[in-house]
Amino acid sequence: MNQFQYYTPTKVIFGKGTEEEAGELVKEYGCKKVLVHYGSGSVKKSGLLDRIFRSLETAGIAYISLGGVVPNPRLSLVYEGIELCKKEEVDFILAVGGGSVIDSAKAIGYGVTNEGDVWDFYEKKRTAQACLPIGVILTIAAAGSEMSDSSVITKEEGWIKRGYSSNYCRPKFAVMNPELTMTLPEYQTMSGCVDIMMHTMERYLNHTENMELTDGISEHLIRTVMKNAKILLADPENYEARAEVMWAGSLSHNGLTGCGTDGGDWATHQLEHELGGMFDVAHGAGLAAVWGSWARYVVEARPERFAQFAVHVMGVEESEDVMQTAQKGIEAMEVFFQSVKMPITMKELGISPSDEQIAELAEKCSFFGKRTIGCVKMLDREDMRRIYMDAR
Ligand SMILES: NC(=O)c1ccc[n+]([C@@H]2O[C@H](COP(=O)([O-])OP(=O)(O)OC[C@H]3O[C@@H](n4cnc5c(N)ncnc54)[C@H](O)[C@@H]3O)[C@@H](O)[C@H]2O)c1
Repeated sequence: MNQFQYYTPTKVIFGKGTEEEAGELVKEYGCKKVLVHYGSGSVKKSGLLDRIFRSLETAGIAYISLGGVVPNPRLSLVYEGIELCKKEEVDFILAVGGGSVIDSAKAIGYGVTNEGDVWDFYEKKRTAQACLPIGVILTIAAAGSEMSDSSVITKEEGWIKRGYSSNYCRPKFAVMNPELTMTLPEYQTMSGCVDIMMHTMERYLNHTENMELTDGISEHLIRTVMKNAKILLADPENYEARAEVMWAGSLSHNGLTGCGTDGGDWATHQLEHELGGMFDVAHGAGLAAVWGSWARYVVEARPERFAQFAVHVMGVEESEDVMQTAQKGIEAMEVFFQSVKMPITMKELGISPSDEQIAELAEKCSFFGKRTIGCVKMLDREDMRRIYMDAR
């Protein structure tokens, strides 16, 4: 097991009706004015936004609001939010939504508290020194941004999607009522399940030996999400299944399943970010579409680990042929993705990039040849192009 730091400062308020506590929770931070940040329609339609406003009013909290966050949240709205917060002297952001809203709130929080262009952080030109405090009312179990240190933003100019991580942006609190996720379309629920699984799979597929406890937590988390994704496919209003998936979403990306690892691989996420930036696809579905191609490309670099995954997670029978076991595990995961109506190719994802677009995806993903990605096997621009080609 490697050395590690485990820092998870987010207070979790979990269960039915917990969103009613929003006002009192925000009050604990002694703020003067709150920005309520949200997306496009579902929180208005469901009446959730009005309930949050009422809760803030009852607690005597002044607030303004900014909606309009779209999936793959845009930099232009982040700039608008920064200006608004500065003008209105906002000192707390309450994000009501999923990963896109929370990430947009985090970027606004950076922009208000740091000088210069906030995009510099996402381009890795500078590091942030602060962020406004952020609270979350979660409406979709997926990204895990409600407890994570990261945010992912898309710059419209060039359609570049980039992530930035720092502990400053970890939310102060996350309110999680599984009932709020029952209005999600099936595709978003399943896409969320894939993202949750992938956050742990990215950490699990690594080069570290001897991680009995972290491996056990990870394997059980992935199996739990697989089991409950299938329940939700048949019974989307199953509260217990919604609750298991929601809690898994937070634990999968708050650092727990990475304790003692070498940091994990993350190549699938980097490959998907370019798909999200260029084609605006749902993040989890995009991950499912490229994961198998990535896994087949790198499996030779770490067959024992893939074989452990196959046996402990996918229920593949152990055999003396480690490579064969490893490959059976990859196939079994693709079969699972299809069983929950997730794509395993870009075609199934609904996009058909040309050869030139594939080359552009690899260019962008490699930061125009300046970076490699992955740890199971380090990948350069040509490797990325080949994986994209295979996934097409
Ligand atoms: N910051 C992180 O740690 C992190 C980790 C992984 C992914 N991400 C990023 O997060 C974004 C994806 O976030 P997400 O998967 O949470 O989804 P999302 O926030 O993009 O929401 C997906 C869709 O579901 C809708 N929606 C949300 N809640 C709903 C509800 N209760 N009922 C009906 N519709 C609802 C949204 O309006 C949206 O159209 C991507 O940009 C991804 O790259 C961030």
